[in-house]
Amino acid sequence: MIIMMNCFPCFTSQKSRNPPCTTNDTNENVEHDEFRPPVAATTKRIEERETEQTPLKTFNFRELATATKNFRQECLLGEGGFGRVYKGTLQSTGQLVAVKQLDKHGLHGNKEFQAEVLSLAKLEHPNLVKLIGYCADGDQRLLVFEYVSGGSLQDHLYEQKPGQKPMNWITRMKIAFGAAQGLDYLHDKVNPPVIYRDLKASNILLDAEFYPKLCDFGMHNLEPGTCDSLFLSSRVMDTYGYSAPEYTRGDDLTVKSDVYSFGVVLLELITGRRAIDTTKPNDEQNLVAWAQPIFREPKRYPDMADPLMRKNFSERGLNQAVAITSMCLQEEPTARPLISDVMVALSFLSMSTEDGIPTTVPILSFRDKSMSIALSRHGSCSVTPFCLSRKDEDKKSSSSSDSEDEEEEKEGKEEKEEEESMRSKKKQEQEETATDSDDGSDSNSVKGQEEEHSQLEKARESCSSSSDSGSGRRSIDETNATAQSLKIKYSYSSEEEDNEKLSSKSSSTSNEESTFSRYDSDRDHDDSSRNTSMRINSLAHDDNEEDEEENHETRSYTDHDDSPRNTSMRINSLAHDDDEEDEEENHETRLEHIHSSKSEDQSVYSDDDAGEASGESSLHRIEAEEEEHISSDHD
Ligand SMILES: Nc1ncnc2c1ncn2[C@@H]1O[C@H](COP(=O)(O)OP(=O)(O)OP(=O)(O)O)[C@@H](O)[C@H]1O
Repeated sequence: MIIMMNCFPCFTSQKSRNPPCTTNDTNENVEHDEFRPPVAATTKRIEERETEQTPLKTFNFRELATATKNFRQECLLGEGGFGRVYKGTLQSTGQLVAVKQLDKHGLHGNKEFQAEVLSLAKLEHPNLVKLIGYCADGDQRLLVFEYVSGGSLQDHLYEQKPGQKPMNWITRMKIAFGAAQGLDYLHDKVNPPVIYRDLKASNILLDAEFYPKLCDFGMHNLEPGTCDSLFLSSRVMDTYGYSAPEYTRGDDLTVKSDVYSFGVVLLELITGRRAIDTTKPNDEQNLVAWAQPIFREPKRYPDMADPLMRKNFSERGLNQAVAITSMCLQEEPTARPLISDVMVALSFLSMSTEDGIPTTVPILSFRDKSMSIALSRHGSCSVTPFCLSRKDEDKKSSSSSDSEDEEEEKEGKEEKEEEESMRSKKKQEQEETATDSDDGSDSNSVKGQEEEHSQLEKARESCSSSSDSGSGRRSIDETNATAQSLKIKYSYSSEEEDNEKLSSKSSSTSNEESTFSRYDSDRDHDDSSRNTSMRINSLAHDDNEEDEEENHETRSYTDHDDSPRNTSMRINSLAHDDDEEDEEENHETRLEHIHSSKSEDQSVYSDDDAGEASGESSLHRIEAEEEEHISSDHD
């Protein structure tokens, strides 16, 4: 390896001859010069945000030795694929830091190291562990990060200290949401996107309030050369269980490979099982392999949940979380959702519910159709009335008392009872709605719906803005606040009423900039200029065969060319009885409609189990209606 010590004198030794880049030996603990990279080494790989950026500090080796008590064993936090990590205290400021001493084998030249460090330093987000500075002193390469006090997600899930409470459902969803925000920043907010490559439970650090921060992102380029087989084998071992299938196939990794790894983490959060657990029976050792068959049987979802949660979660929330997980774990990268959509979905699932805020996800909030379709099958876009309120489960779980736990359990039961009573009420109302459709409230509905959509937009913006760099830490609760406000809009007396509104809104939608047109995903899907609108109709369904036939009416559509067109999509949520035959018919209908969609992603969801929803009281049908768009109409 070429060591370019002389190119950048400031890295050559402790006694540097380049004053602007060095620390002062006589006052080494005080002076931390701003990192001023030589022009040649400056990379433009990451979107420039110079003004917002906190200056990167340079440290000399002695400073870091002092901070870590000479790298004493008691300060050792652990050892990973890149080297050892020590806890330290900067003498100058008293700040706690984590000092990562990079392994010397496969050492990078100063120039490369400097460029990579600079790139890393530009990645700033509340959900990413912040790089404070670095040291390149002689052959020493160290990175100095903010210290995250709460340990890793892996510790909390599997290595609980005695007396430590297991994490509750909402905490888990909040962690997932925060991690998704960090990943969304890397994928969507920096240019070019950064592929994490190493997302796993041990790389999600938690602070004292369970706020998640991703570490080891963007480190790929600091890895020793590929000739280092020892290094590679240990890295591969560590990430085994999280790697996307394309990695095993030898294909290029993409942002969707990260989405797969995220799916594994989500599955760990839901199940409390390790990605790889060699202590389990053979068929349960690989978490994803164990979960795949269960994904096709929604009735078994509750059995997947971590027993430590003692069933204290909303079943619908669980179903949706599992649905999201299963999407992330699709074999084909293109079939996996965008992390931005996963983030939006999790923003809802991670919400506190003290104000009767529903835990379901309005399906209209996604950029990508596939997410909407998958979630629509698990109760999305439904309405949770105010009376379904549930106390905020996030009581900083580790410190919650036993009595709080009992209370939670009681609340869980109460919630289930309430849900039951709402279901019967809902059925009753469906019947009424069926006989009393078209009540003439369209204009109000449209207006209300427009408001909902503008609020959905706000929720998305809220998620995004907290994803922007430079912003101070924005708490998950704060982010949720916007989403919560919009959820109030969903607090109608019944699910159906809301769906009616959605229906009337969609029929009036023609604006390409509308929320609906977000389904014309700008990245993974065809970009034909079309309008997509989605109508969600909840139709009562009784035993009457005729009605049933009408509801089940299937319209087959063939894919058209990419010419401009209007696509309107209706998702009918049909209450159904216990008749199995009818159920199958419903499913077939729905699947046909999904097949009729042009989107690649949509077809992905068409091939799995038709019987998934069999245990549910309603199922969703999608009818795609396409009309040739006559451009002159718009003139
Ligand atoms: N900024 C930090 N604050 C607190 N602890 C940290 C920080 N960074 C790393 N650690 C801890 O140091 C230990 C080693 O971390 P490191 O990231 O090097 O390895 P790893 O995540 O276990 O494995 P890998 O390198 O394969 O990702 C872990 O226990 C981790 O939790």
